[in-house]
Amino acid sequence: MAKGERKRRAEDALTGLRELLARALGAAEGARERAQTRRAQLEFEKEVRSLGLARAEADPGVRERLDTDPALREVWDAITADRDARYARWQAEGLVEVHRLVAAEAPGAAGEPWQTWLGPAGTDPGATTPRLWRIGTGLVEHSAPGDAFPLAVPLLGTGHLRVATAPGSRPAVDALVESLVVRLVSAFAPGLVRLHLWDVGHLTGPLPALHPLTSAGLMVVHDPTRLDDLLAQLAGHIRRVHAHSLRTGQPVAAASAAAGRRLEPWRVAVLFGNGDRLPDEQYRELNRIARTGPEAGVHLVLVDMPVTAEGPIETVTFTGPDTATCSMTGPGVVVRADPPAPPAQVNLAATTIAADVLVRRGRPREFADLVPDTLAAESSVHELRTPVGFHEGEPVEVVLGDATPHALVAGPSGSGKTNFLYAMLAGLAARYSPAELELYLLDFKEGVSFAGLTPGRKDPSWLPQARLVGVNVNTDREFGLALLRFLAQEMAARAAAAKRHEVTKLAELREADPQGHWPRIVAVIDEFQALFSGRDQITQQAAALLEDVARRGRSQGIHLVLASQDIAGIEAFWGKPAVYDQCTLRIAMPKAKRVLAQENGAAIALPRWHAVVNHESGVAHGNEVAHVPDASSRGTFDELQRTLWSLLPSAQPRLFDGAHQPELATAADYLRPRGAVLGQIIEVEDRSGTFRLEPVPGRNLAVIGTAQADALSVLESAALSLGALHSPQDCLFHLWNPVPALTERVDGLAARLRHQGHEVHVRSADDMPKLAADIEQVSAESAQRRFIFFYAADGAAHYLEAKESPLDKSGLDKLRLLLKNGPSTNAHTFGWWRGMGRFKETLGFGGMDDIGGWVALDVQGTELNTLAAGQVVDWSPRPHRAVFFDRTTHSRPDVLIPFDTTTALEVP
Ligand SMILES: Nc1ncnc2c1ncn2[C@@H]1O[C@H](COP(=O)(O)OP(=O)(O)OP(=O)(O)O)[C@@H](O)[C@H]1O
Repeated sequence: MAKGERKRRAEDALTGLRELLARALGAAEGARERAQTRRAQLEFEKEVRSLGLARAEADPGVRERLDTDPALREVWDAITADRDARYARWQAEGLVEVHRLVAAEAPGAAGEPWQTWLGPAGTDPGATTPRLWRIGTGLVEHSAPGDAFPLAVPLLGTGHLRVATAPGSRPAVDALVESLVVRLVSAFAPGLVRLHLWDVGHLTGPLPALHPLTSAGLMVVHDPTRLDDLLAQLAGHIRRVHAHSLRTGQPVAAASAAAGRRLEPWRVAVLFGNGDRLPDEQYRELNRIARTGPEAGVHLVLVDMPVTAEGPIETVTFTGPDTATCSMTGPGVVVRADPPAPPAQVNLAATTIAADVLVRRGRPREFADLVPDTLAAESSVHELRTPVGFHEGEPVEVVLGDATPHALVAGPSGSGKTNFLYAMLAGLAARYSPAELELYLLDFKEGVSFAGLTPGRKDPSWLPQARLVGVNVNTDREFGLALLRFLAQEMAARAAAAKRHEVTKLAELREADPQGHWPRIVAVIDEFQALFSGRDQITQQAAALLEDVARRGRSQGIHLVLASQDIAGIEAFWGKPAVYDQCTLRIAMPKAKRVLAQENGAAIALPRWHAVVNHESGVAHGNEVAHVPDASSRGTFDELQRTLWSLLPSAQPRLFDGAHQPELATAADYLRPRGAVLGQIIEVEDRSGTFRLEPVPGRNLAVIGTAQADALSVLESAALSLGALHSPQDCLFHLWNPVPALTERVDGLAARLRHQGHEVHVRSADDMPKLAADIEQVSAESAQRRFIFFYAADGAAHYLEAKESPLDKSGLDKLRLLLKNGPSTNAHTFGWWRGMGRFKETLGFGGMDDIGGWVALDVQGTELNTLAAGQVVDWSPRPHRAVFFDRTTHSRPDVLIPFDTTTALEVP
């Protein structure tokens, strides 16, 4: 091939290749251009969609690009066509549907313009709670202002509303919140919606037109610095509503509207923040309330208050002074708050509603409102429950039961503590019959505050549930101890019964033993700190017993109500927190210290005649403030008592009055004596110290001390009861008295015994020289019971020590023999010695064994240790009190109150 030919071919091939390459390149170029156009279109579409059609249209840059770029115009046309199609559908169907929906779900005050409802108080909606609440209007972009639709949000029974402000939007926000709140309070019968208002920045509080609601307690404006208290109050309310619904099985507040009857008002808290997150603890509490509130009828309207709670919260976010978006509608809808109703009209409506509430509530709540329509009709199987006061006309209850077995009541003197106890006792007694409730009441104050619960001279009635009333026991701490011992025994008896029936709790025991008598027991101890006022055995024992009852009483239905002026001062409790811990019900009267948790200052600001009732061991969220009605004036408690007394058959309660000497003539153990009655024992039961006389060695009794009246009382009580126990044929009495001043009393006793037919030999001061012979003769008598009463025996020492001749036995020797051998031959001596030394001298070495029992009057405990088998006798003498120790029966001495024997000595 010629060289030229080869060159040409090569060039052709090259050209061909170039053409091919050029074609490939051209194709690639076209594809790239198309891709670029597409990309530009997509970006444009995205830009338009994010700007919104309306803004894009108004944007000069967008318009210029549309004019110069047909590809973008194409996109624009498609978007607007799509919008128009959708909008036509919205216009044709959506708008109508929204109007219909809001009209149906937000009826009346919930959705209509204020002109149609603002002013008169609402009515009870019965079974319907509006599901939506109008807050303003929404307007879809591009639509004519006339196409604005009503915007309503769910709230009551569902969730909360959150509002975020923008600069300059506060007036619109306030209008939105105020309109919503006015709708809420106007939609229901007055009182069914309670408002709480808190504003971080305002002292006077926002929403001024609504302030008349505060007068009726429908709205509470909270201190800006006390958000804690408000949150605790809401949290406490939520707990209580939940607890109530758990207990009763009834739906909680919100849902109960559907049942046609509301148990609890709705609570709406409107909180204005400043956009900052709350401190951690408050933030957590707020979120908890947001989570758990709706079920309990608690709802939040939060302005600039960040929360994270997942849950049904709708949000309105202001974007300008009067425009906003809403989580209900999305970003393409412009939301505007409704213009507010004129403040004067709102104010008038709030005044009307508040006045209506006051009219509905009627007169202020008083004592009669604590009393139920049907008396004594409740069962105490599961708990005791009664209102004790009122908050905004609603009852505030106390509960003694499994969760709150015991109560601690505190308040300084005059703060109404005793009145509170009366209110509580009235409420309980009016609800629970004596078969369901027994009351043991003890007052360590000076005075007779519970005495009216027992029959008196003017009023023969008593409180049917009262079993025991102790008054003036301030010096008889043993009585408090006796009550605690009694409760411990009762607890043991119940525990044993429960074991027999193989159950553990009172409620189960009552079910297993329906015929049994298992009432709940409430022991009220006013000024209980008096029990611990000494550093002695009583304090130790009382603290231990109280702790035991506090721990185990719960399951046995035994409840303590401990009241005190100052709980802080009870030293005996330091290191014994169980008693405090078990007293989960705390009642604080105004200015009470320490009874609530340390950081809970609710008692400080409490007005007069109010109490903080707290079932949560005093923690702030448990606070319920109650006005306690006057329960101590005439015509309140006393009247209820008379009504209950005539209605409910019951045994008369025992009255123990420490200031009053008990009568021998009416003492139970004197009326049916089993031995020599010596004095009343400080005990829950009406029991006397009784010295049993068997024919065995040692059955003699010594009375020791100078307290003459008391010594005479003991001897007379013993003689009279023995005279009543034994027939005249069966016994004879010897009364020996060396002291002329006592003659009249001795003769009086002799006369009384003789009147009963008894043979009585009296030896007076003049007869003393012959006493030794008498002693011998009494020792020699046999067969018959002989009771020897030797008055002021130390006064006869002179005669007893005398001997006719050194070889003779002295009277003292004879007396010792009588003491030694007499009892086994039925000769029992009751001797009174006016001093411990004289007593010991009389007995001589080893004679102590012949004295089986003793009653000590004004003798110090330390002197008595040798008489009490060496054990320490914890006894400080006090007027008209004695200690009695019987070696054969006692492990520790009993405190005795010598009887008043006047009536028993009377010869008819
Ligand atoms: N809720 C009340 N409404 C009207 N008067 C009341 C109320 N509570 C108490 N009072 C009256 O106040 C006075 C003192 O009350 P109360 O005796 O209950 O106080 P206290 O705290 O027990 O005081 P103290 O310990 O000194 O006895 C009584 O005269 C009582 O009638």
